[in-house]
Amino acid sequence: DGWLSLSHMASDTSLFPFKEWLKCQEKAIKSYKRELSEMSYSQGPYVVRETICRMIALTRGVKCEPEQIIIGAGTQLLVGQLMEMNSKGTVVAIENPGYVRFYQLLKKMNLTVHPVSLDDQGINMTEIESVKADVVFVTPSHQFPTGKIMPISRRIELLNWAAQRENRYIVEDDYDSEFKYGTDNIPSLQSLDRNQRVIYMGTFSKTVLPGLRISYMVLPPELVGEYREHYSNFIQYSNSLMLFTLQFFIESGEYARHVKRMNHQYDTRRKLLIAELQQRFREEIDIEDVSAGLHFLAHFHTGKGYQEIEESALRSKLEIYSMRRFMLKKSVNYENRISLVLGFANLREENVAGAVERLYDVFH
Ligand SMILES: Cc1ncc(COP(=O)(O)O)c(/C=N/[C@@H](CCC(=O)O)COc2ccccc2)c1O
Repeated sequence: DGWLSLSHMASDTSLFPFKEWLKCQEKAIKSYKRELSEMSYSQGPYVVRETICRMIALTRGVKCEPEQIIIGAGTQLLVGQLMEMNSKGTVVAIENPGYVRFYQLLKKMNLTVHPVSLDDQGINMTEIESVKADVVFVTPSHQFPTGKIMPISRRIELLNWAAQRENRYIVEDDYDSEFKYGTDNIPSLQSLDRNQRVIYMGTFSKTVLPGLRISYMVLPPELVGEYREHYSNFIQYSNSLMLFTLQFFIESGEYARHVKRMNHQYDTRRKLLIAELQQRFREEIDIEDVSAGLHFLAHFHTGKGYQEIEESALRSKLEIYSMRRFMLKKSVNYENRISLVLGFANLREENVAGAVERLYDVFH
């Protein structure tokens, strides 16, 4: 029989309100014929930036004006644009384990990039000091991939660090912040920032459709002028029709309803998967049960190595990603312990037991 997926790189589009989306698209065509006949402004259409501004002020406490928002066709593009602006000899610190695609992107630019380890509060401040970082990339809402939620104390430490010297910035990648089960959201770093040191990044990949490629960043006011100078000839890559459709999708309340519905769906599925894993693996498994996001970390006590586990999963048609994908530099491996990032967005409830059974066979 077919593949089963425990991948974190997924969202369950079977529940996406395509009918409502299409209605919003029709409205967008009717309302914005003139705008669609022109190239869109480099930062993206003003009305769309206004809607995003209002939304993140409500949901994440982000304080900004539409002028500070840059829309981009994916977060990688925005990271590239941001770091292009101040790349000469800039030293970047990035969480390790972390997001390999940012790490690879940054290393290709003429930047010095240091993977920095995590302690139980998130990114390690001592290491940030010792590598003499100028820009620090963090995922405070739900550390990617370990899931840690950065406590207020560490957020304050980070903001104080940034305020100590000119040209220090924090890139707050608020990925996966929309999915919180039980614990309510800690306000964004950006909402606590008093010194214009935080660049806030968000995406619609997990809450709408990953294929749309609609992401955004919020620049501190002092960087907006620099951005406009640097990118005066830039034409926005994102598709204006999709942007105007998204605007209506958000303004109609459909977006908020969909995120709420998906929170319930994913919470149920997450609990089911955790229960099934605990019941099947018993003391062989340690689950880092952070009630947020669309995946969690699980550690398995085994004599097998990563290579063997990954190959065996392939043979069993079980899609899994191990921590090897996120280790940005060779790190000592805990003996007799394999860590997997287990996602449940692509796993239907009726397949949970089957997926866990296959995973059990992979380890035995
Ligand atoms: C840490 C982090 N920050 C931002 C983003 C968002 O990037 P954007 O989509 O360009 O806006 C991702 C996406 N990470 C992606 C890959 C994770 C990986 O490579 O391991 C997640 O991929 C998908 C998400 C939803 C549905 C399908 C796939 C990020 O992992």
